[in-house]
Amino acid sequence: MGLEHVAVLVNPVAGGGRALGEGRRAAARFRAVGVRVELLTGAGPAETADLAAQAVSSGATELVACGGDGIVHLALQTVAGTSCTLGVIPAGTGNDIARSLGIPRKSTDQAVDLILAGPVRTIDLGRAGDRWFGAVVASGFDSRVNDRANRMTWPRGRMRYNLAIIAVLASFRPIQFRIELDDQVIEGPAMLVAVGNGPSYGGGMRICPNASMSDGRLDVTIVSRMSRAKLARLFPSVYRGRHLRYPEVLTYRSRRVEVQAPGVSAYADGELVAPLPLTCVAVPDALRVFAPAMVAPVRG
Ligand SMILES: Nc1ncnc2c1ncn2[C@@H]1O[C@H](COP(=O)(O)OP(=O)(O)OP(=O)(O)O)[C@@H](O)[C@H]1O
Repeated sequence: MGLEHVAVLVNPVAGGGRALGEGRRAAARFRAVGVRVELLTGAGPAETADLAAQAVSSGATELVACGGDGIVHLALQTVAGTSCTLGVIPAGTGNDIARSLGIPRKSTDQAVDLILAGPVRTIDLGRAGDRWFGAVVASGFDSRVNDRANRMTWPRGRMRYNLAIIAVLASFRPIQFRIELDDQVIEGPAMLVAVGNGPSYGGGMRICPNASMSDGRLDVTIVSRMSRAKLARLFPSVYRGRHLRYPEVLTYRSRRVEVQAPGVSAYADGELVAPLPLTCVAVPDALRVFAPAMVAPVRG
């Protein structure tokens, strides 16, 4: 079946402003093959969210998010649990949700062509409190880094995070966590707790490397107490999922995960959701998304 009514939702600030041009390019490509398309972009995230909700309630059958994980996260709040299919044009800094789904990230034309070709997967989403998420909920060291980076106005992009990591690492102390899973409770000092519907965050850091978006469960990675020097050494290994080799790194799988820790905030798909405590739940088959068929399903 062909595309009916496509709404392209653009985050104009994503990718350092690159997303706006990519959104226009995508809309032109849809139009060129006769697809009815509208380009939506708000002055801020709240207006963009309103435009998405209006588009879907007035009949858009495909909502295409153009930008990074932030705009995909925003689009999820509208399309999850509906028959509207999500498309992704990756044009942000991290693009972890697109990465997990095998959506082309180097070329807008290829990302549009995938949508035009039409393979649709139905995948799980996570629910963190009252928000949907596609990739990872992070708390602990990484949420402190996000808090810090958000307070900085300079520099931009990746370098801001690198500086924030160094600043937070300098004084970081393990945090007392309590994590409730389906069948057990884990308590103790830890550096970070990540709850993954998908495997990666932060631009390809595979913190929950075995997470599957179709197993009806969330993967939990706990980096328990270690020295700051060891945490600094562990970081680069996360890109390949090799951190699981450290004895301090523990992994679990659960339908429901409740995370508690004093004075810690949680980020979902890179967006601030709430201070802990937070309950995350896997919601099977919550999203229809244009994505290539999965090559090697991860089961556990
Ligand atoms: N007009 C807007 N529409 C949508 N989102 C916006 C808008 N202005 C600012 N934002 C914010 O932009 C942030 C980043 O969005 P996104 O992830 O799409 O881009 P990015 O370049 O990958 O960003 P980041 O560097 O944070 O990874 C989100 O937190 C979102 O709330």
